[in-house]
Amino acid sequence: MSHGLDSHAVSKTFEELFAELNRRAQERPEGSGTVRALDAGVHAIGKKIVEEAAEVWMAAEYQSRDDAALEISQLLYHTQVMMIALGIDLDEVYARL
Ligand SMILES: N=c1c2ncn([C@@H]3O[C@H](COP(=O)(O)OP(=O)(O)OP(=O)(O)O)[C@@H](O)[C@H]3O)c2ncn1[C@@H]1O[C@H](COP(=O)(O)O)[C@@H](O)[C@H]1O
Repeated sequence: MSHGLDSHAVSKTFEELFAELNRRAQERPEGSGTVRALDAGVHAIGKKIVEEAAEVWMAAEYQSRDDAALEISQLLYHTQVMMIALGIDLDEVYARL
């Protein structure tokens, strides 16, 4: 599955993605990768975060800006999945920024 964007048009914001992922967690639609990730649990989600973080680093050093932007979007996605797994909402994170 590819989540790349050909242009720089905004597809969704951080807040919109978080709301969408929370709906997935509640409604549990068939075929949702988010539901699969949540069912796999914190350990598996943590491994994805580490993997995506490494891919951000590698893309930043050796690939294009566009590749780095894609990897960063995936890191943000998996971080949001971890927030949902832990029941942490946006305000709890924003309060610490
Ligand atoms: N933004 C994302 C997103 N970013 C990353 N990913 C997942 O992260 C994986 C990262 O891919 P890699 O490049 O590491 O590929 P991979 O190692 O082959 O992937 P896996 O084998 O681990 O699945 C992708 O396969 C997706 O499963 C995402 N999955 C979903 N979203 C968005 O989340 C929303 C809900 O998605 P679903 O729950 O699947 O409906 C939708 O709006 C999606 O656009």
